[in-house]
Amino acid sequence: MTAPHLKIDNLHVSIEDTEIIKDLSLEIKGGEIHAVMGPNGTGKSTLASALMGHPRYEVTQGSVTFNGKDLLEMEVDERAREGLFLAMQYPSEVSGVTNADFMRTAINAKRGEGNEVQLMKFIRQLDEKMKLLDMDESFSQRYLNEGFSGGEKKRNEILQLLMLEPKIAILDEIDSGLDIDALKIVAKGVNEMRNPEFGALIITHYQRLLNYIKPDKVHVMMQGRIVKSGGPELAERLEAEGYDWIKAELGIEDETVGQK
Ligand SMILES: Nc1ncnc2c1ncn2[C@@H]1O[C@H](COP(=O)(O)OP(=O)(O)OP(=O)(O)O)[C@@H](O)[C@H]1O
Repeated sequence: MTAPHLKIDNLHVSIEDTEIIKDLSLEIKGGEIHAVMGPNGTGKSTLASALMGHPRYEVTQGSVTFNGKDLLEMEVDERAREGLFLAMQYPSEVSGVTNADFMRTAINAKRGEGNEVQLMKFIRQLDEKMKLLDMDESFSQRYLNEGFSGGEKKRNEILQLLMLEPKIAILDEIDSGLDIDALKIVAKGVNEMRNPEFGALIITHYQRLLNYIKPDKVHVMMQGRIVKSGGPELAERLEAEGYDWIKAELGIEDETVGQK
């Protein structure tokens, strides 16, 4: 297996003719965890949605390659098959589909016809990963995200991550609304994935999560681009001082995009 490589070059993304991402470049390789932080409305979730191929997000310039292939040319399901995974800020509820069914379908879609996962093996793995995440057995038979609390939804997304074993994961605010114990469990799940054949982009507002998932690099996003990159110490400074010092350094008055 070769180490994954996601390369974003000079990316521009618009929503309904408003440019949200403006000239963003970022590279994630296997074994690396990158964190993206930034004030509200600066385009972090837009970046995640554009990478997954959400139809509302139009890439107007730039390129994204995944293991050397043009990601932007791929359909959403092809991106997943190639090994890209997105955990969303607001996972949707799906009535009538159990958690276990959803996961088995997703795994089989990724593996392809004729290479489906054996049922017993699937059940064993699911059981093992649910134990790791301290999840009650009943969750596998509940309808996907229906009636799940915010924290349960996040934990469930990490379960999907562990079961699908993607090459690159984009984790958008997986820490929002989590209590301290749940935060540690979610972090444990991500850390379980750490290996040279896995890379992640973690979007977060708080340094707290990064105490548990140590990032290799921290990037600050403002006005639709990465304006500063550093190590974990950058997240610590943001937690202590906020974003004003970066705005002053760069001469930025309004950090959001949309209205520009
Ligand atoms: N579907 C959409 N239609 C119109 N505008 C949108 C849409 N999605 C995002 N935007 C706008 O794009 C800008 C960036 O939004 P985005 O959600 O990417 O920011 P964010 O950095 O993730 O913010 P937060 O930290 O609050 O989650 C905002 O001004 C937002 O209103």
